[in-house]
Amino acid sequence: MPAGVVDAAAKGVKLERHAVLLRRAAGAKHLVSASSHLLFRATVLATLALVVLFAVHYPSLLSHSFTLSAAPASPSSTPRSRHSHRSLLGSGASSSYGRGAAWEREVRRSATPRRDGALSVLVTGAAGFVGAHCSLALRARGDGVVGLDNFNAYYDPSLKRARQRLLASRGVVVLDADINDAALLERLLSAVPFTHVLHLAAQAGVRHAMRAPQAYVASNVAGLVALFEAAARHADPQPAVVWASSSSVYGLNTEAPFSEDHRTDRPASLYAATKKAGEAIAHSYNHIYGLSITGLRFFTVYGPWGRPDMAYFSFARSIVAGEPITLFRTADGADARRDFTYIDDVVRGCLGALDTAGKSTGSKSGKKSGPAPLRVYNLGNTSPVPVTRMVAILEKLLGKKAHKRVVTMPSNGDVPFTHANVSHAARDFGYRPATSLEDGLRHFVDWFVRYYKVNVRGGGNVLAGKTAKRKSMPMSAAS
Ligand SMILES: O=C(O)[C@H]1O[C@H](OP(=O)(O)OP(=O)(O)OC[C@H]2O[C@@H](n3ccc(=O)[nH]c3=O)[C@H](O)[C@@H]2O)[C@H](O)[C@@H](O)[C@H]1O
Repeated sequence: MPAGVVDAAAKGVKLERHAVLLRRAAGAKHLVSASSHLLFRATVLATLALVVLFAVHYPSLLSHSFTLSAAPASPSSTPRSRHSHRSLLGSGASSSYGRGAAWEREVRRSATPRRDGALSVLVTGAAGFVGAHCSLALRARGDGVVGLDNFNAYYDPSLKRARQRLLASRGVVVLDADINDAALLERLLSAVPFTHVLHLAAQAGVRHAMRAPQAYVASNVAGLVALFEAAARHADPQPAVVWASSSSVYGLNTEAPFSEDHRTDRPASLYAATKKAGEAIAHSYNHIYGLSITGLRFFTVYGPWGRPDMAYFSFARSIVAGEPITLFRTADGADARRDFTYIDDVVRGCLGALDTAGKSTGSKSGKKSGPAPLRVYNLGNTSPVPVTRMVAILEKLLGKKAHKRVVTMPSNGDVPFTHANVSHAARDFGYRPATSLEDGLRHFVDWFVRYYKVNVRGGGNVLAGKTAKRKSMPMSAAS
C-alpha cells in the first residue's frame, strides 16, 4: 500500500477515535447535567419537607406577626406599650388557652390597668387562697390582673372554681394553665406587657411532701424555673417578680423571732427544701439576667376562702362534723405554736412588695445594664399562738367542742414553732400586721358557715356537704 494511502488511513482511524471520544464526552456531560437536575430537585423537595415539618411543630413561630392589633392602653405602661408585642393566638402548645380573638381581647382587657401609675400583674396560682385575695385587691385599686391556675386536685378544686367565678365577677380572667407549660408562659409574657409577676402557684403543705415528693419538685423547682425563664428571657422589658417562699425555710433554726439574717440551711421537710432551693434559684436569675426578684416568706396564712388542707380549716370541718382532731405536741410535751398570719395582712404585704419591687435591668438579648433588686421578707404576725389556743377559739366560734387526740409530733417535716421578725418589711414597705387570731378566725368562721351552709345556732351544727350548691360570697372587707 502506498505511503500516502497508509497515512490517510491512519489519520482516518485517529479521526474516528476522536469522534468516538467526543461522543463519549458529550454523553458523560449529558449524564452529569441530568444528575445535577435530579440532585437539585431532590434538594428542593427535602427543603420543602423540612419547612412543612417545622411548620407543623412550631406553628407559633410562623403564623403570626409580631405586632399588636390592640395594644393595652395603660397610662402607667406607656414606655412598655410602645413595644410591639406578639399575638397571644395560635400558640398551638395547649388548646385550652388558644380560643380566638375574643378571648385574646378578654385577656388584654383584664391585664390593662384602670388608673394612672397602676400595675399590670400576672398572678400565678390566682385561684388559690392567697392568689385570689391578692388578685381582687389589685383589681380593686385599679391594677390590671391576669390570673393563671392549673386547678389541681391537691384540695377540692370546686373551691378554686368558686374563687375563679368570684374573680370573673370582678373582671379578672384566670386562665386554666400550668406554670410548667413553658410555651404558654413564654407567649403570655412576650405578648402582654406585664409590669409585674406575682408568682404564688406552688405545691403547698409541709407534711404532704412525704407522700408526693415529686409534686413539690415539679411545682416549686421546675415550675419556678419555667416562670423565671419566661420572665427573664421572653418578656421585653422584663417584669419584676414577687414570689411566695415560706417560713418553713427556717427549719431547725432555734433563734427567735426568725429574721431574714438567720440561717436557712437546715430545712425540716422537702417542702421547705424546695422553697429554699427557690431562693437560691432566684439569686441566680437575678445575678445572670438582671431580673428584679422579691421572695416573701409567708407564716401560716389563714382566713376566709382559705386552704382546706390547713389545720385551722380542717379542724373547723371536723369540729362541725363531730369528728376527732389530732393535735401534735413536741417530745417534751409543749404545744406546737404558730405565728398565724391573717390573709388581709399578707395581701397588704404582697402589694407593698409589688409596689416597691424596683425594675429589672436585663433584656431579651441576655445583657443586663446593672444590678437589679434581689429581696426577701418575712410576712408574719409577730405573735406565735399555741395550736391548742387556735382550737379553743374555733370551738367558741362554732359553738361546739372538739374531740381532741393529742399525740407526739411525728417526724414528718413539722416544726414546733414559728415566729416572725418583720422589721425589714416594715422598713421597706410599711408592713404592719394588724389582725389578732381571734378577729381573723371570726372572719374565717363567718365565711365558712355561709359557704358550707353550716347552722351554728341551736346546737345542731350541720355541714351541708362538700358538693352542696353555694352562693358566691364577697371576700373579707379589706380585700
Ligand atoms: O408558714 C408556712 O410556710 C407554711 O404554713 C403552713 O404550714 P403549717 O404552719 O405547718 O400549717 P398547718 O398545716 O395548718 O399546721 C399548723 C399547726 O397545726 C399543727 N397540726 C397540724 C395538723 C394536724 O393534724 N395537727 C396539728 O396539730 C401543726 O403541727 C402546726 O403547728 C402551710 O400549710 C404551708 O403550706 C406553708 O405555707
